[in-house]
Amino acid sequence: MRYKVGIMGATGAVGREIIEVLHDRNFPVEELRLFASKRSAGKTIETPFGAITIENADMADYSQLNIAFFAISGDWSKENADKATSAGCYVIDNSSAFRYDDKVPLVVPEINADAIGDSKLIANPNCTTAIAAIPLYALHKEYGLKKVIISTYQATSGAGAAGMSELTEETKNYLEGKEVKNKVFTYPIAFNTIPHIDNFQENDYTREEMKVVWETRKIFSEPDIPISCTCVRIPTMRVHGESIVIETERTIDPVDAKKLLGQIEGVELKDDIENNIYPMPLNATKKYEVEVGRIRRNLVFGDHGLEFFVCGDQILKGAALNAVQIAENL
Ligand SMILES: NC(=O)C1=CN([C@@H]2O[C@H](COP(=O)(O)OP(=O)(O)OC[C@H]3O[C@@H](n4cnc5c(N)ncnc54)[C@H](OP(=O)(O)O)[C@@H]3O)[C@@H](O)[C@H]2O)C=CC1
Ligand SMILES: N[C@@H](CC(=O)OP(=O)(O)O)C(=O)O
Repeated sequence: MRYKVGIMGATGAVGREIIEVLHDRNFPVEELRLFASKRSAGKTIETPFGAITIENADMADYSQLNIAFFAISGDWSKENADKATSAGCYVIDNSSAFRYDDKVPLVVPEINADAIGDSKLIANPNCTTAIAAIPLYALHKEYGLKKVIISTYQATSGAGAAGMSELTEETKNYLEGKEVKNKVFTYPIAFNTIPHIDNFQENDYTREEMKVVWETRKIFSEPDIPISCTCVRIPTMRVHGESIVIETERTIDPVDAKKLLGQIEGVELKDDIENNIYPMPLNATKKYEVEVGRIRRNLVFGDHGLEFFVCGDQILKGAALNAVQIAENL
């Protein structure tokens, strides 16, 4: 069987990548239709499936599609999901609009593919969450997670195509001694780091940080697991880095943990400090696997603690790849 597939937001950072991943993984596409804002409607773009003319997403007829990937915004998803599912179309939503809805499965296929059930609407997790979840779940099953503390180093493409353009422009202007003006980020991001992603919440964490807490608990079906996260934007193009510290229920040996992490689906072990091998954004760019390295005993939690660093291409495992994997499971 082959499927009629639509990508809503096909000109954006995530949408463009979904096209590539569908092709790369030989997803059984009968027809691919691309949608974006009315600004882009009528333009033709080259894709591995041939030249395709962009259509206005607001005018989509979902009865002509079997699967729609939503990659526009939370508000747009809220306005359009019902229209799509009631026309019989499966929706895989990249936004945060439905992630915390008990009736909507939030899925990382390596962990909880069975949560999909017969739902027509499936939520794709936040990128920072999905990347950390892959190694964390394997460690949780083996050692039991008691506490999790994460600090992130997030790429500008997390804010979409406009985030990458802002980094390029600001870097150029800064080096040419011109005025640096920021629009996408709260402050200039070139030659800077900004500990602020998404809105501040009542508890003084940001929403991006709380997404990691809420979503990890839902994906793991562990509603009480203590998790704390600090999210920081850095001037890279792609790939989110995350420093992760865990305290475990059972004793954990770093050598065993390394062996375990080296065997799980979706991880590439990059852990050879004698040869300066560790995860880095430049190496993890465009890679499906999450790189994991710097695995060591944590000095605070001793033989019940582990510390490691991960780098994952957040446009892939944090969005496009995970979404296509969900479609494969459907
Ligand atoms: N970037 C990332 O790392 C991740 C993003 N996400 C989520 O994925 C979604 C897309 O993000 P991203 O690709 O980064 O965003 P981009 O800004 O790069 O792309 C947005 C896309 O939406 C289209 N669009 C914008 N406004 C409208 C509108 N009013 N009607 C129809 N189409 C519209 C744009 O079309 P046009 O070109 O015509 O303006 C473009 O195709 C968001 O919900 C985001 O939160 C999730 C995980 C990771
Ligand atoms: N917020 C992420 C990207 C993103 O779009 O996440 P979400 O889908 O949870 O809004 C970042 O800026 O790096």
